[in-house]
Amino acid sequence: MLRIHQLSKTYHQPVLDNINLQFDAGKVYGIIGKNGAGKTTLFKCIAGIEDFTGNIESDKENYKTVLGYLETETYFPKKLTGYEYIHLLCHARDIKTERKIIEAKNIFNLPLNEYAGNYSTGMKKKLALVSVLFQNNDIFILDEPFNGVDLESNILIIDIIKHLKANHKTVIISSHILSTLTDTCDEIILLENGRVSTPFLKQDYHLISEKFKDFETGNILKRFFE
Ligand SMILES: Nc1ncnc2c1ncn2[C@@H]1O[C@H](COP(=O)(O)OP(=O)(O)OP(=O)(O)O)[C@@H](O)[C@H]1O
Repeated sequence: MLRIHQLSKTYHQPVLDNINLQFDAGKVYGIIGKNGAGKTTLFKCIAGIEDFTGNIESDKENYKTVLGYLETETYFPKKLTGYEYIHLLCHARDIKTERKIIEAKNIFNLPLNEYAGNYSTGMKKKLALVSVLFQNNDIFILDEPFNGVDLESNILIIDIIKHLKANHKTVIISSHILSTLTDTCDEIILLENGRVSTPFLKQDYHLISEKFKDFETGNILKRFFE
């Protein structure tokens, strides 16, 4: 469980304003919002990469040691193979890994002997995801896990998320593809103007798409093309 209490974050201007949220074990949460709404900023605050005001409580002694954070784009050190990257992340958590186990669990069929820095966008995302899975975390923050990933892998990632839920993990995902969230999430939270909405529960998901039904593109197109 994670309880976020009055979390605020300002860069040059306020991005997150008094956010209160609770994330429970065995549940999947979706975070939606426009580009620049503050989803990644919220994730970075939770992961301890950015400072903030407010506090985050957990029933774990130090939740960051059981938190796996899949960033929108992961940086891979030069000349580190996929295999070495997984090994490094496991080592950071004191988890012993053998090459043959990593190979057996290479569910995305990644070329683990090649440098991760040379992987394609989707391959990098899959390597980063599989690495946080190897860490056997309890809390997963997945920032746009479906972006840049091929269709088969998308199906697999949806089932991975369902598996994590069934195993009492806490999963928090951002996505701009609403269907991936309605498929997997117990609650969807809209981040807008620095504030969070009351979580939408499954029976209210239709209200999210209804919010956009009057979105008119005509005048926007005219502005550019006429
Ligand atoms: N390191 C930073 N320094 C200054 N401003 C930042 C920094 N990181 C993010 N911001 C600003 O904070 C706001 C929120 O950015 P954030 O990346 O959290 O949005 P997002 O909701 O994840 O967007 P997207 O959907 O495009 O990924 C934006 O206005 C962004 O420019």
